[in-house]
Parts: sequence; C-alpha cells; structure tokens
Amino acid sequence: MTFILGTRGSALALTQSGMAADQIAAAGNFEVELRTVRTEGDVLTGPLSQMGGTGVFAATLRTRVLDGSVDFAVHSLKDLPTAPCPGLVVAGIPEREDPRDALIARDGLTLEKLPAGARIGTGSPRRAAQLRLIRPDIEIVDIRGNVGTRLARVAGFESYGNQSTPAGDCDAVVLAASGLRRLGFEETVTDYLDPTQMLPAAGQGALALEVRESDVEKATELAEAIRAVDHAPTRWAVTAERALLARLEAGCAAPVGTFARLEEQTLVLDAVVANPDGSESLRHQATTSDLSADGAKTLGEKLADELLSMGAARLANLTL
Ligand SMILES: NCc1[nH]cc(CCC(=O)O)c1CC(=O)O
Repeated sequence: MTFILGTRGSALALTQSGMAADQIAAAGNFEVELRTVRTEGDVLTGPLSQMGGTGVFAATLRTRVLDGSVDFAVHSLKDLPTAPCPGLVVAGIPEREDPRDALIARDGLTLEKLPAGARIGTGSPRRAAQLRLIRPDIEIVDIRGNVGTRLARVAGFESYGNQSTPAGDCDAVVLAASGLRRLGFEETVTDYLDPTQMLPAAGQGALALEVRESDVEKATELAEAIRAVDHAPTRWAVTAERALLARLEAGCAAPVGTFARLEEQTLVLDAVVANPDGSESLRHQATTSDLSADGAKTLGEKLADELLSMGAARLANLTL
C-alpha cells in the first residue's frame, strides 16, 4: 500500500514533507510517496504581505487532497489559514520544532550589537514591527524568497543564494529557527530571539497534516497513522495561538505575535499587537488549566478580547 503526500517544491517544504512522510510510514504499515504541487504562492512574485493575505501556499495543496489526486498534505501551520477547510481535517500536529525567530547577521553580530542604521531584511510586518520596538534605530528592508535567497542577502552569506537575486546588501535577516534547523542551516544563526523579546507567528515551528474528512470518519489506515503522530501539548499551544489570530481577524500579514506553551499543568499564552512602524505595542498574557482543545480555543479568544478592549484594533489597523 502506498499513500501520496502532496507537497510544495521548495527545499524547506520537501524536507518537512520527507520528515513527516517517514513518521507517518513508521506509524502505519505502508509507504508514502511525495508528489510536488506548484502553488500560487510559489508562482506569484511581489511582497507576500500584499498577495491577498492568507492561504496562498495552502490553497492548491488543499484542492489536490479534496479532488483525490493526492491523499494528504503537510503544511507549515503558520501558513495555514485559521478558517477550517470543508471536507478536510488537520488530523495530526507533530511535536513542534524550535518556535523562535532567529537573526543571521554579518560578522557574528547580535541584535543588540548591530550598529545604528543597520539594514535588517524581513518581509514580515510582525517581525518588522517587533524589531523596531527593540531597535528603533535600524532600517527594515522588505525581502522575500526561499530560505537560501533570504540568507544570501546578508553580507558574508552570499553563497546561499543562486546568483540571480540580490545578495550581501543587508547587515542581517530574520528567519524562523525551525526552518533553518530542518534545512541544516542552524550554524548560520548569530542570535536567537527569545519570545520575551520577539513573539513568533501563530503556529511557527509546527506542521499540520491534513487529510480528507471521509478518511477520518472511516478511520482509514492513513487517518489513523496521522492521528498517531499528533502531539497533544503542541496541539493545545497552536490551537490557542490560532484562536487568538482568528478572533483578531488578523492574517499572517498582520503585526501580531503569539506563543503558547505548557508550564507545569498550565497553558500560558502571550501575544503582542503592534502598529506597523513599531512605535507602539500592546503585550498581554492569559493562562488556563483546562488542558483540552476547547480550553485552548477559549484561552486564545479570551486573550484576543482583552487585547481588543485595550485598543488592539486601532493600533494594528485590523479591520474589525
Ligand atoms: N513564511 C514562510 C515560512 N513558513 C514556514 C516557515 C518555516 C518556519 C515554520 O516551521 O514555521 C517559513 C520560513 C520563515 O518564516 O523563515
């Protein structure tokens, strides 16, 4: 028996999909074959933050699962829209990788040691706003592209790129630690940005394994194997983060950072909402001892409501 896993074709997507495929094949008694699917997010160019918001990477993969041309899909959870997709179920969320953002700077510099006026590359309004909160004296450069292309923007890291894109024109870039680690590029990191300084995107570092609802209802071999790799503490954490994002009606392009983790027997959720220029921000925390998907969702919604009552919508220009 062989099941087909639909994946994007980037190096990061192929690596993550390969890892998930191995886990699933080990949990079940079957083979998993990868099939590359070109998504709208891979084809279009221009700033990601202006590409029609959420779901540019996930939409095509979802169509392929729904129409049966592949059996399941692996998504980076942070790229997956918070609205559920009719006919599909995220049946497995494996244990999360490092959720932090990481700085890759020239000459081994840290965020604190970068000189005034340093150019930091990121295409993420969330990262840009939080970087400006910490270092109002730096310059943000809007960049996009795959991990290698972005690393190549840093002086001294040009060899990670492919020559046809700009290189070496920034003092630093910020990327997700998880992606760098999965690709074996961990040694490029010169400073890990702790969640106390910089809150990651909802779901950052976690993967979502999505399968047809009919497979879950029939408890097929594939659906059962996907369910077996689900990691409950990760699921609670990302459920809280995504419920917060959904309540704020903030997509991946909004300057919202959030991170949940289990401390003893308590789920602790932090969130920050900033204005795009990083001159103002609201940061808040909520906790629950109800360790369940429902408890996590309620926690996320409660923290979002508290942020809204503190003025989050006006601050971040959220369209509520
Ligand atoms: N927005 C692109 C994206 N989507 C998922 C990851 C990898 C990190 C993860 O596993 O969440 C990245 C790269 C990045 O942000 O540096």
